[in-house]
Amino acid sequence: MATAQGGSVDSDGASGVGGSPERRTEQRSVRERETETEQRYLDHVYRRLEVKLVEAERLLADVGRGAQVGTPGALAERDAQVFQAGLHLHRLNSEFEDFLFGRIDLVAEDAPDTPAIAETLRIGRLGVLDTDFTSLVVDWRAPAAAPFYRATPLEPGRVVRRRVIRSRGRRVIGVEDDLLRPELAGRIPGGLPVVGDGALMAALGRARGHAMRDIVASIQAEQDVVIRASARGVTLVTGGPGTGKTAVALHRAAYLLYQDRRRYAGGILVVSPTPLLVAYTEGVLPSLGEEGQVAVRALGQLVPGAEATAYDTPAVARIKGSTAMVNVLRRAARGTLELPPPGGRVPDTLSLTAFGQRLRLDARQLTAIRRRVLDGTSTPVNMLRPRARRALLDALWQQAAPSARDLAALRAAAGSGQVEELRAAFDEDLRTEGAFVSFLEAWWPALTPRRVLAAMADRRRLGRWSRRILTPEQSDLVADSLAGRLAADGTGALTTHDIALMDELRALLGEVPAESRPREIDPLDQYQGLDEVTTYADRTAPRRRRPEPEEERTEYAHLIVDEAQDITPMQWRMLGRRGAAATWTVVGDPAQSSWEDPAEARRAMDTALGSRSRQTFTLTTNYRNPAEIAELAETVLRRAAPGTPAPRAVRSTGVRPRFAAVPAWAGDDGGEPLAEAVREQARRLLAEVEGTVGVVVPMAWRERAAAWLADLGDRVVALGSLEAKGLEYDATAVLAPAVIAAESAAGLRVLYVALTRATQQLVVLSVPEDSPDATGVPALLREEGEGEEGEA
Ligand SMILES: Nc1ncnc2c1ncn2[C@@H]1O[C@H](COP(=O)(O)OP(=O)(O)OP(=O)(O)O)[C@@H](O)[C@H]1O
Repeated sequence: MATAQGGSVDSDGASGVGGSPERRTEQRSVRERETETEQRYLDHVYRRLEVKLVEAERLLADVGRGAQVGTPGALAERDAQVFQAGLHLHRLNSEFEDFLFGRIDLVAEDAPDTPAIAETLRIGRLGVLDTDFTSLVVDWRAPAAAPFYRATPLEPGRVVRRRVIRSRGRRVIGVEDDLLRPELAGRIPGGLPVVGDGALMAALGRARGHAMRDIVASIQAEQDVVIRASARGVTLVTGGPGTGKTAVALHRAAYLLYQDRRRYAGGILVVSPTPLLVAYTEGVLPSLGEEGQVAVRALGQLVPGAEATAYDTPAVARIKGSTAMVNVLRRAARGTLELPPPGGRVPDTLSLTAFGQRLRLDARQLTAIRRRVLDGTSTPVNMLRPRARRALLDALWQQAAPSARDLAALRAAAGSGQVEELRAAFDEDLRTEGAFVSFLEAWWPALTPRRVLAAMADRRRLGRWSRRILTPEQSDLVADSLAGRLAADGTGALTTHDIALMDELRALLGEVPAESRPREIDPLDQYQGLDEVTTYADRTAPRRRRPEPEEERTEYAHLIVDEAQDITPMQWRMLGRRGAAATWTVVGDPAQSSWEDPAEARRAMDTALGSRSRQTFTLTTNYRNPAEIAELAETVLRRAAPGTPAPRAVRSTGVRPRFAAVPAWAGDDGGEPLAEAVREQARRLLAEVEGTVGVVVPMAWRERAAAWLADLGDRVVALGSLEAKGLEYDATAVLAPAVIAAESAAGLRVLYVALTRATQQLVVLSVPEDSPDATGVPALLREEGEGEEGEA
């Protein structure tokens, strides 16, 4: 049978079925022998790992005892050692599953055509040395492991045979081989047994769960090139559905950490479009031995203390995501200063007594002062409060101070120092005066992004702030979307697009500067509390805990952006702030974009990435969909993104997608026939596949669809069309393609995403809007020209 790389793995008798009973027995015995060989090796590796584990534990105990020495230097050193040992221990513990997964048999570098194996390397999740310091297991990210991934039958390099070893716990359960130099293998003394149909096909055929698996044992050559690409500047990766972009991006994060741990101590941020995709991919990095330094976040989880839980309609998302919002927000941030706080009022006069005089600033004067403070500066609004204070004091001093003539006389008689002293005393008196302090707090309040967003929920107000930027209709859409969810103080549910607005507002508002100077730091203070120093293990427990909001980094050393085609211009600005000094990996597929104006998003991406050098890679093989499903999806691709090449499906199942016409949606209480039809199809798919089933429905139907499927168990889930991005299921039902396509201007591309989620089976369910033909095939999935006469 052919592998994905075109190499033949017809074995010396171990693969395939058929043949005589004697031959089949012989095949089994080769497989058993080879499995036993790998088992013996794995046993040896585990014995060595156990020794390493004991060593790491002893080191932890030793450095713990060392702490009793008590000097600050010894304590700091202890912490460093504990950190290292804890890290090591933790990784050894977490890597025990499927620890060793690969083997390559190599010919000698200087005699590549001699039929003799000169070197055999075992590849695993971490490197392990034997007692004599020879390499027992090579880390998959080490340069020595690259041939395991790069060798192809066309360019085998030194690799004669590549073997993938599958183990459960400490037991080897199987091996799968690719033979890369068949012409040599037969001549190698003692033979070179070859087992199975290749690891890739074995991996692709396995049932899916609700979590993505790592692909470390079967990374393909074109993917490996991207994973190991240099981290300079920007690495752009494109490729159609199922080409492994997400998988590659995650493995790249692990590779970068391995390659330059010190540099990436600054953190790696992996950004996904939805929390569903985060949950789906979250386990991949820990399975590769990396966590802690990598944050995997949805776009709606990037602002501390706020998490998106609501959805915007595509029309509202289109406006909120556009860069036009920057100017609206700028006006809103400043405009909110003038609004009364919830339940309070804005003072319109300031009256005080100072130097025995009654001083007063009226509404007109106060407005003029505020305008002067705000004019001609882009300083964040909250940070302007000290300047506002000074402007108020200046205006009050004007009233309180002796006349200009008296001041000049004072200066002449007593020197200018006396005038300054007078002024300083005046300022000091006022700035600590309760009435002045509370006036300033009410008149120049510390604004939060939520407060400004809530202020934007008023149609008239937002209409004023967005004049000549948004149309009145657009402005009302945005105001209404906020009014439905946010209370006056800004509490309430936010959408992913609100989060990007909040991030922009955080930058526009800034923090209110602290009044007093920071306390001088006593150099001895840093040693205090060292006896409570925490270990790495303490700090990382419980494992994979999402950090508290205030712990979230705001800048990263490397950003990995998944599904980049969907990042709106406002979201690119949010990412740009987190990666101002970072290198980037950006993966996406323009044909799957749900953003209406890709050119605008592209410009925003260019701004975020700046002038960094770029390297571009394209992935071309679809590992997810069988050819039968990929072919159907292509009919939509041709309409959604004409001229875009479809990736080549790597396998075929012989099972064609099914079509069925189902009853129309009949409103709130008349949907039962539709519900029953969907349930029926879901039940059928659950019986047909072993793993998961995804039912993709128009966004507006998703809650209802979840209720329809609620009693069918947790192998089946209902998803809105926009939630399906990046996910995959063994079987998928796509309901009402025409309704999905009509949801937004990018609806056809969203439909293309929905149709490319299945690894085995696809069912398309049409409602009357789909104009299905007699066999249930909806108009959108018929080849152009096909059946049109009938429809007319
Ligand atoms: N080399 C590989 N070996 C085994 N499985 C692979 C390999 N490459 C990709 N896959 C599998 O193919 C599927 C698709 O991968 P992934 O989700 O990363 O693709 P994608 O390009 O991000 O797709 P989409 O654009 O649709 O989100 C996953 O199940 C992944 O595990």
